[in-house]
Amino acid sequence: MGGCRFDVALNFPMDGGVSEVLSGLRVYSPQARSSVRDMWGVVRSSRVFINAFSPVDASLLRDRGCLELIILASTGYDHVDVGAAGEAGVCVANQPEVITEAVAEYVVGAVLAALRGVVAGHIYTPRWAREGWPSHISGLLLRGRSVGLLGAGRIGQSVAFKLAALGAGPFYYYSRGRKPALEAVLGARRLEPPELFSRSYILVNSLPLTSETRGFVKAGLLRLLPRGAVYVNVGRGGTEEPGAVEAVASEREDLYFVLDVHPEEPLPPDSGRMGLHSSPRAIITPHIAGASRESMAATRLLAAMQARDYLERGCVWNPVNGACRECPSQRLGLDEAIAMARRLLGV
Ligand SMILES: NC(=O)C1=CN([C@@H]2O[C@H](COP(=O)(O)OP(=O)(O)OC[C@H]3O[C@@H](n4cnc5c(N)ncnc54)[C@H](O)[C@@H]3O)[C@@H](O)[C@H]2O)C=CC1
Ligand SMILES: O=CC(=O)O
Repeated sequence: MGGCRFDVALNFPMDGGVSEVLSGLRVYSPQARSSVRDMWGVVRSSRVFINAFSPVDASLLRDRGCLELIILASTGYDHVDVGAAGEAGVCVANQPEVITEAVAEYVVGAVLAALRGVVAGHIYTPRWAREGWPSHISGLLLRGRSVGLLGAGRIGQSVAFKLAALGAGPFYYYSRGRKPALEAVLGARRLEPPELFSRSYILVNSLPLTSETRGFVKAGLLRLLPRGAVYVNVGRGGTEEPGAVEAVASEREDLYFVLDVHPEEPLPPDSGRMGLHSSPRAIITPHIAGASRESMAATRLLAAMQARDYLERGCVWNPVNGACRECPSQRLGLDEAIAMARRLLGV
């Protein structure tokens, strides 16, 4: 495409690994992370755009210029109007592999921390010499605890297999379609949401945010959770009805909440959710589940490799709309990508 100024534009500064992968191409990269809207003039002058977390709406996509492919440095794509992109002939691709592993590890760690009183124990330690410790803070075992997956895609399934290896189960799930691997290997059963919530001692929400899932988790569903249950949300805060978690947390002191994603991000200091932050029955984190240092570095590298592959072969690894051809084979395996990221980070 002779009329395009750049082969690839990024909205974040390049590190050494990314610039090596893109060497020889005409690349635009800003000094600091930029919003897509602010740099649309550059984006529409490029064939491929690698986007770290900035919203892309239909009004921008109507003026696509040279743009053929948006590669997201993320798994979720609720910040991009993928339908409008498809109508404009722009392919959108995401980066699920390494991020899935990071989210699943976070869930396992947070569930164990919740069940086994790691956070409550940490908070209680200054009172130990004076008061000893109350028996409830040493927690309950994971082994033999039922697990429910609300959304059973890559993340839900990876969480299930990791928790199964630690002895948790039985497993239940709710998703759009049946999940043969979960059913065959873990004997998981697909349940409708009310039954899923009432049977699951550990309930993991990894739903993507769409027009169908917005506000899906209502207070009435959360109230069905069994006594002492742990509710985890690593999907998107918008999949919960606004205020539902806060309302049920104030009614049910037996429940534990692990919340990595929130109705508004970053969470304003005066948000109702901040009230849960100091509770020994909640773990609140700033949307970090997928953001291990390796997964962030590997994701940027893989995005750059995918950009190069698209320019050379005309196909895409993880398309999320129908505007492009999927490659028959893909570059790096999960372990190779993690190893590359560790070399780059020196960790
Ligand atoms: N907290 C974090 O750091 C991260 C959060 N995420 C979030 O996790 C989400 C899920 O990621 P993956 O598991 O890779 O996605 P996926 O596409 O592999 O799986 C999504 C699952 O949700 C189900 N689903 C979607 N819409 C549904 C509906 N209306 N009713 C019932 N089930 C429905 C699908 O059937 C599927 O089982 C992402 O979209 C993103 O929002 C992803 C990565 C990191
Ligand atoms: O939330 C993070 C993502 O990759 O999606």
